[in-house]
Amino acid sequence: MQVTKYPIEGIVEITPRIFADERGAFLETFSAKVFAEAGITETFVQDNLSVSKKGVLRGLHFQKPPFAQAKLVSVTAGKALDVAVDLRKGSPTYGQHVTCLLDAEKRNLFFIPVGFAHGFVALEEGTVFQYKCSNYYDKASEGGLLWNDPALNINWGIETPLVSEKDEILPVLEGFESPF
Ligand SMILES: Cc1cn([C@H]2C[C@H](O)[C@@H](COP(=O)(O)OP(=O)(O)O[C@H]3O[C@@H](C)C(=O)[C@@H](O)[C@H]3O)O2)c(=O)[nH]c1=O
Repeated sequence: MQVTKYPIEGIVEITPRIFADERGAFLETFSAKVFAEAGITETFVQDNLSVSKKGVLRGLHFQKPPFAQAKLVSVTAGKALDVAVDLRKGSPTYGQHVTCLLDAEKRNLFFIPVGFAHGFVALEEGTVFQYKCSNYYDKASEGGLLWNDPALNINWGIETPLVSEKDEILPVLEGFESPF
């Protein structure tokens, strides 16, 4: 397992060791012990899965405290560009983001702590996005930021993604009061 730290504190990418043989392949997708060594100590209580057409963009989302969620995200079919925006008040990287290319062949995982807005764009047809969350879904706690807010300056690598109506009317960073 390879652990890669990112320039924003708390963000980690994990690339598991894949054991390939004549039958196919084997890998561990989660180990509380091994992941704790990489700094991921959250208890995950909900697993989610979404299937997206190529060009679908979901985000940027978070849940407000007390339902805030850390997320451990991965792709099990296809590819996705994953984005995490730092919304932690007082953070030296507030408003900045990191990206990670999630690839079903690499089976890499991306850890996003509480205090971030999260989103991704599916780069292949039928991209299966699977993730663990440290808190339960709570509709009333949902929040987000507009994916193409120029202040965020995110290069999604796509001009006209398919975005939900809910996500098209999310607020921009200017005037936004972070709940974190
Ligand atoms: C997120 C979520 C949605 N739902 C329902 C609500 C709605 O009817 C339907 C689709 O929800 P959404 O449109 O919000 O799904 P989606 O846009 O895929 O939302 C997800 O986006 C990514 C980027 C994240 O980071 C996730 O935390 C989550 O916010 O599924 C649940 O029942 N449980 C959940 O945990």
